[in-house]
Amino acid sequence: MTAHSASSLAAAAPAALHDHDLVPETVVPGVLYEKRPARAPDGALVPGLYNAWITLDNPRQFNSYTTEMVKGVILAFRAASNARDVVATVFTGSGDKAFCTGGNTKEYAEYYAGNPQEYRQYMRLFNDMVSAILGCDKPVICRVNGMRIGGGQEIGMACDFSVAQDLARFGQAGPKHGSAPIGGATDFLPVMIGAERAMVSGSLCEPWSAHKAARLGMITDIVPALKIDGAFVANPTVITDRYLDEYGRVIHGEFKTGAEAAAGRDLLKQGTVDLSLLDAKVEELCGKILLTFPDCFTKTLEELRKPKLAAWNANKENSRAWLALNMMTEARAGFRAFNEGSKDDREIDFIALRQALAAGTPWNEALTERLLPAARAGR
Ligand SMILES: CC(C)(COP(=O)(O)OP(=O)(O)OC[C@H]1O[C@@H](n2cnc3c(N)ncnc32)[C@H](O)[C@@H]1OP(=O)(O)O)[C@@H](O)C(=O)NCCC(=O)NCCSC(=O)C1=CCCCC1=O
Repeated sequence: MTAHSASSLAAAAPAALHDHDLVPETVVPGVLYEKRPARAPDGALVPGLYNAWITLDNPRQFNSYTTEMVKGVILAFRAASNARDVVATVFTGSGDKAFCTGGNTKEYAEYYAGNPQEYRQYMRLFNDMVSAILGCDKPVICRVNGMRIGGGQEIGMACDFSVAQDLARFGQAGPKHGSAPIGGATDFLPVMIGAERAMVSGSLCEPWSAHKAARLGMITDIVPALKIDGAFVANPTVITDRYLDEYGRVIHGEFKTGAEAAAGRDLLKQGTVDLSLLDAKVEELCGKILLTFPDCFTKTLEELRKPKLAAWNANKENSRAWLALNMMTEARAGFRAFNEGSKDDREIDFIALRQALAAGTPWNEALTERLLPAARAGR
């Protein structure tokens, strides 16, 4: 479009625009909000149009979100949703290790454990965060810069598209750390990958590789990120060179085991991580969205979001209430164990818990303390 025709079109716009934002666009500590110039598919900058980038910025704790950050994400999504000049929203995390590993376990252990009424209020914010993603008037692309675990996987699955670097891992942590993945995972997983696979991914806390997540329809696309001697290579800890094992079972995307896994880990250490292909893929997707009718695209999103939204809306209030009360029992023990334990020993004694409950032992301080890693170590 020529500058002349663009200015003629602009002349038809109201002289002064109403402000529909609840808050001004702002940077909230731990959450970055940035409007980056949009690019056409050929890479050319598009004057006056942007993509909104929302970045979880807590890399030291794998971009886990604190209460303040949850508020920031809600506000940032509101800003992106309202911005007239924004084409798409990109939701990502700082660094190359993690997109997000969910709720901040330190905060859970040190503030919310044993405090259900406080966690109930927190869960109002968490639910609003998920709803803000599902209700964003702009398409939301999750730029999966690294692992997407627990609540991180839940807010990631709330997005419309997910593009991942292939070292990323995907899955839940709750049933190992004292929570149930009912902040979206139990709603979204069956819709996205089917009930049986949802059961495996949601309950067993065994992360999937990006290759497997892509193959099973959990994410849109993947790109390599590891560079060895200047060349990109596929994640060397994952089977990517064959589809079937000797018995005809699909093994593409499964993690390597034994000597193969050790060799993969060695290669990983030798290389460097480069997210340029991820950024290119995200830009490519934004460019495809740019060349569509905005309202038709939004309507399409709204319709395609419905299965996820229907499940989410049906369950979110009950989930909130259950999670709040669970802070008196399993979450209290599980998040303290993760927070207080060492890297090699940060889960509760599951067998001792099951035995205690089988004997009718009530949940009290003594039981909690007995389950923690410190008790196991006899400290
Ligand atoms: C499996 C892990 C994600 C990664 O393990 P690993 O690769 O071994 O790295 P770590 O050494 O564990 O992690 C590096 C440092 O980051 C800190 N970290 C990681 N995750 C968190 C977190 N979520 N909160 C706070 N800090 C975190 C970790 O402690 C390390 O720091 P250090 O100072 O010790 O070097 C593994 O890290 C892991 O399992 N993390 C916890 C995942 C988790 O339990 N998340 C919460 C799930 S529950 C949730 O998110 C919910 C959402 C809403 C609804 C209710 C709910 O429960």
